[in-house]
Amino acid sequence: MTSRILPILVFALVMATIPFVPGVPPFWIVLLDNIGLAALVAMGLVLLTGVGGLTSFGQAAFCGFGAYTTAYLTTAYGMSPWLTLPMSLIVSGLAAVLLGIITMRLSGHYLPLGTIAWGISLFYLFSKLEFLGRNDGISGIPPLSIGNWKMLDPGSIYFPIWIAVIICALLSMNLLDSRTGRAIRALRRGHIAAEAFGVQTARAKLLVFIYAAVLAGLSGWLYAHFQRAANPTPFGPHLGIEYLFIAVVGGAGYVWGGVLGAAVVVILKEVLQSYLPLIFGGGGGQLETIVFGILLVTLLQLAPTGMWPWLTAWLPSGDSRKRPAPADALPARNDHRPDTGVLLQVDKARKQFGGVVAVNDVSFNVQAREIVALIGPNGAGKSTTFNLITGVLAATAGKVAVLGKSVSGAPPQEIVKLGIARTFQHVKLVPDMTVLENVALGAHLRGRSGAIASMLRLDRADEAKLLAEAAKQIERVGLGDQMNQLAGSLSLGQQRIVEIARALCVDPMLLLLDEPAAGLRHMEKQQLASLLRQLRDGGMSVLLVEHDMGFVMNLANRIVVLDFGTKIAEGTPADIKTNPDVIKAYLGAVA
Ligand SMILES: Nc1ncnc2c1ncn2[C@@H]1O[C@H](COP(=O)(O)OP(=O)(O)OP(=O)(O)O)[C@@H](O)[C@H]1O
Repeated sequence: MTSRILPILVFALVMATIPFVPGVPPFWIVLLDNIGLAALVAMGLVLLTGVGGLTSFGQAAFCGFGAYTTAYLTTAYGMSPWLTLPMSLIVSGLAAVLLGIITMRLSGHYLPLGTIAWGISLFYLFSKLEFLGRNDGISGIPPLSIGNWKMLDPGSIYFPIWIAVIICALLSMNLLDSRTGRAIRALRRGHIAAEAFGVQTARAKLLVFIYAAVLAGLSGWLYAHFQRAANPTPFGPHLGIEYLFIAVVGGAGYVWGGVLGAAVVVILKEVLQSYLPLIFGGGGGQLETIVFGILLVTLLQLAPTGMWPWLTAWLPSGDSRKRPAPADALPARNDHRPDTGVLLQVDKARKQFGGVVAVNDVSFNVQAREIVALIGPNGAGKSTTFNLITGVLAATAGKVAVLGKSVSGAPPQEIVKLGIARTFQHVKLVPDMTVLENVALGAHLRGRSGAIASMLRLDRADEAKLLAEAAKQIERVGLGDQMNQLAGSLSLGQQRIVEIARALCVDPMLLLLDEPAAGLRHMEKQQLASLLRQLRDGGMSVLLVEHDMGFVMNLANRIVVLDFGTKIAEGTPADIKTNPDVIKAYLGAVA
């Protein structure tokens, strides 16, 4: 039994005992039922919004799909609620596929606005459809039952609700603690870094959207059999906003934050509803909403990342962060790394942004076992050239070829498969993930386990190998002591080195480093240079962009110089130091 499972078992035991404690008011059980139902939806939002960074105000509509599916099938066709459970989940999931394909393409403010739009539309759809009983909805829904035991009262439906909450919490935690989970967590930092390591970001977004919708659908199914009626009101935009509130108040990045948030919000609303009228007499209804809003904003001021991290910070805790289980690292991918010849060929590559020619018909190549530096003043087009090579940007004209094959138009996920890995000028790590987890994202393509296997914890052998590989690369770049620290707590220079370890997890034939030495101290630069030499001697090639001329001149076999997007020189460090065009454009006093 791991330390991860023990608190959950204790929690499950406490929850199982509550209904049997003498003197517990039935009203408390109703509250706990409502908390459990809200927690299921909030947990989905934790993954979708808190972890994946995709804000949705429309989750209540998915509860509606779950509730109406079972309401209709049980009342119109007399189906057993247990048979309608998979149907409710499938209908919610299918609705998520349709809505997700449209909405998950949106970014920035447009995504939450999109979710509000369909949240409102579906609410009106539920209230207009004849077969769903329009505004009156559907009543007479049968209770859940096992044999002769009909779960008619709040005390009996309590058990399926909380069993569902605990199972879903476990599945969600398992999912986050996996290869797929890392991909979802990487989404929050934008799609570029995730795609550079082979993550199909559109698929990952859709997956987490469907997962959140299915949890909401499950909540809706339970709700329908709890209330024994379904009408549009609880599935409208108002509740959609409240679910998001619950996730944020509880701690949107934490699975148990969803449960805590549900408890806080449901209890707070209840207390205000009961006591405000006693204090202020009539008119309590509106006052309650105002006080509720003020209290929630105050809570968020006290605990801006939500109550769960705030609460757990007070608890004594061991270091629960992940350490690699002993396992063999992944086998090398040497098959794709030739010993001689041209690895990368950039042929008259051109990139225009409107009137700006960022890269102007630039040609150069990188051979096997070679370190090539791309230098030039700010704005010379170096990062844009990297983006053309790695598929982040499509060239306006010209060609990029890897091992003689054109890769023009190929997305980043395909380029990395060819053994080209990169770091970024502006570091793209997930700050609240450990160094180990960040680096393990680099091995994404070398793992196999999917979401279902991860949820069921069938991915452990695969996962242990990925983590062992990540640990090996972290040791290799000299950050072994920082392995279990959060990436965001490292200096910027160290974060750049973490990015190199992440790229090494690809086991690349060509490493593209964008300003790897920026922010490093003298000693650290020397260590980096010696690591890069070792990598080259071990058969890897490196293409790097760097402003530190001392570093470049001592390290590179060959240097390509860009100025205003145009290649003005190419040669050995000795050639470049004395090239008059380069001196004029860039090096000046440094040479
Ligand atoms: N997405 C974009 N839209 C418009 N212009 C862009 C875009 N990206 C880059 N540019 C322009 O292209 C030119 C080259 O930029 P790039 O970032 O490639 O230069 P760089 O050599 O990497 O510079 P630095 O060393 O400052 O990072 C600059 O003039 C920049 O403003």
